[in-house]
Amino acid sequence: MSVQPILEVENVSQRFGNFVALNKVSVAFEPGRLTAIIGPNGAGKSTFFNVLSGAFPPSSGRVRFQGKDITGLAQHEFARIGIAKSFQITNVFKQLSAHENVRVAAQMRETRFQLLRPRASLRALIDKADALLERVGLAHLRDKTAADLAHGQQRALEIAMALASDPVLLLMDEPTAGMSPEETGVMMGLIRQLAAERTLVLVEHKMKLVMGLCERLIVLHHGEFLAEGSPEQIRNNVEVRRVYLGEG
Ligand SMILES: Nc1ncnc2c1ncn2[C@@H]1O[C@H](COP(=O)(O)OP(=O)(O)OP(=O)(O)O)[C@@H](O)[C@H]1O
Repeated sequence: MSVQPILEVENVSQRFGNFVALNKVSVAFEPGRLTAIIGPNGAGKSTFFNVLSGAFPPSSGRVRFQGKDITGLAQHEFARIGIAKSFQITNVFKQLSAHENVRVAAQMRETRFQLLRPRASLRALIDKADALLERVGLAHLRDKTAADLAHGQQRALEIAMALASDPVLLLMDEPTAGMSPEETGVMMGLIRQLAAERTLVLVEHKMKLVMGLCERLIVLHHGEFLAEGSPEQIRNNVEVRRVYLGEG
């Protein structure tokens, strides 16, 4: 890799009792790129995502962000250093409106200075939430309760909330999970736009989906690094074809 990686995973292993879910995986992510982690069922993708996003520290190995060791960093510190994440299970406040959800997320990033100027700060928060809803295509659903949004819209809302911290790195776990073909198309369009502005790493089970979307793919299999490369290289990789045989 010619440039300094934004995120580096070094020799990461994850054990659950005697079971090895990740075995000495090392991967580096270039800034500004859209990379997908793919692999068949049970490959260790979610475990890898959890390690990247700090849900739990790995059993061994290190994770570095912009050159700094972030292994074991507390969850709430992630947004502060510039990493946001969107989970497979939607994580919105169901009883609040779309706008209130994003406002709460933006508020959590308030500085002490802004808290001293409540009126200006509230206006800024309202505007920021509106801009983020616009960004993810939900402006017309601003005042709708999150519970009443369709699944795809809830996922988009969650992304707006993740963007409220102005992350330089966005991690997404199966962003199209459970979506209809139409919702999937909308989400892929959104991911493409977001990737033009920041580094994006997503975990995805469906290889076909990421082929036309990502610049680089990393393939895991049985908890081990199997291959990495451009969509073209991965499509032609004999090992990858073998493990994906019969899959979509
Ligand atoms: N908390 C846990 N305790 C025990 N085993 C676990 C735990 N989490 C994951 N595993 C095991 O680790 C392996 C990898 O799981 P993981 O969910 O990371 O794979 P995946 O590639 O995301 O699969 P899928 O595409 O099915 O979601 C699986 O065999 C799973 O059963």
